[in-house]
Amino acid sequence: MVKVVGAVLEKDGKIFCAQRGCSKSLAGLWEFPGGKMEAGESEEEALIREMQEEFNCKVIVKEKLVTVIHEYAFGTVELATLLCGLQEGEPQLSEHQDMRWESICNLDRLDWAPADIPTVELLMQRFK
Ligand SMILES: Nc1nc2c([nH]c(=O)n2[C@H]2C[C@H](O)[C@@H](COP(=O)(O)OP(=O)(O)OP(=O)(O)O)O2)c(=O)[nH]1
Repeated sequence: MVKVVGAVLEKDGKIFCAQRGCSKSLAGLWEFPGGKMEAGESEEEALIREMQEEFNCKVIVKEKLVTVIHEYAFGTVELATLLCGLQEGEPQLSEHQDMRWESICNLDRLDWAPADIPTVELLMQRFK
């Protein structure tokens, strides 16, 4: 099982969404940006590192949302999502195909990676 963290980055009622690149697994699907945890890292540390590496911005973690275990054809992913805010900089596109800030009420318009659906539903319930 691979442990992954995803950032639910919120600003002014909108959530930052990232579209996976075409050469990746789950290509073209939308996700909460982040990535695989490294040995010895906390979820918070992994998320701060991934956001710096992939989007060149600094986030602060506010609270843990959910952990979801999803079995894909290629393996099982344990995705932990963490609510965060921007501390420094604005996210810049590098590895992803696209990115956008989406209103919480419209989050379900995007084609999400299956493991992300419970977090999308939780957000839409909580902030409606
Ligand atoms: N970062 C991230 N990964 C997610 C999410 N939902 C989801 O199923 N995943 C999956 C996709 C990958 O199989 C795995 C880890 O993603 P990653 O972002 O480190 O992927 P990577 O670039 O190393 O991916 P890959 O080349 O191995 O496909 O978790 C999500 O919201 N954020």
